[in-house]
Amino acid sequence: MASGSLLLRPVTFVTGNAKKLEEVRAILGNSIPFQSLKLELPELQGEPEEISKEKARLAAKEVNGPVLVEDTCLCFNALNGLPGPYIKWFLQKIGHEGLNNLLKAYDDKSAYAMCIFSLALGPNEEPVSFVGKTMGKIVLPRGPPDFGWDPIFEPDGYQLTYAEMPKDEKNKISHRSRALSLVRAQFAAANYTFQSR
Ligand SMILES: O=c1[nH]c(=O)c2ncn([C@@H]3O[C@H](COP(=O)(O)OP(=O)(O)OP(=O)(O)O)[C@@H](O)[C@H]3O)c2[nH]1
Ligand SMILES: [Mg+2]
Repeated sequence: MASGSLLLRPVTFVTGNAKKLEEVRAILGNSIPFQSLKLELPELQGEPEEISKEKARLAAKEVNGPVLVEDTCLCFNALNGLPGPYIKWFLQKIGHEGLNNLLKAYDDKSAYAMCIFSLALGPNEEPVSFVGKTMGKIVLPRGPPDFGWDPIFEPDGYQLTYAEMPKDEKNKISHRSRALSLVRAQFAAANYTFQSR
């Protein structure tokens, strides 16, 4: 077997969000060796994939090594994908009720949760992105309010919101786990090896 690319260090997953990190840990288990760094990266504007890639470039500069980041969107079909990457501010300013009200004028309550991971192997390397989507609809809040908009997102095929689902159930079908399957496949295909320090 040909040996894969040598990375000087394990990948650092950079996020300021403890809940994301918890899910990434639960989903990845030991499948990819990674360390984490809590850093508040800027909230960028633009198209979701570009935001995620730019986040990875900034993180790789900070870490000066290989990084993985993700950016999460909640997209309402009636609003052509908004709030999308701006969901963090919408949630913070208008909450679950306000998000439901945004859709009052429309019959179409369908939405999708999207996670875009970007992997940059170093500060001068072009990031590669991995997109995971889960389709569903926006409902009045149900379930514990521990994580963002989980209480108002009901994935298609379920009568439970993300918040009402047991964690491992959410992690089987979530936008995050779908994107991470692709990240895992990339790691398997690239056969990275890590130089221990
Ligand atoms: O109910 C939820 N279920 C999820 O599965 C989920 N994933 C992210 N979020 C929230 O959506 C916004 C994304 O913004 P975001 O991607 O910029 O994240 P962030 O700024 O919190 O962390 P990071 O950018 O440092 O990684 C933030 O408000 C996150 O709390 C979620 N809420
Ligand atoms: Mg952020």
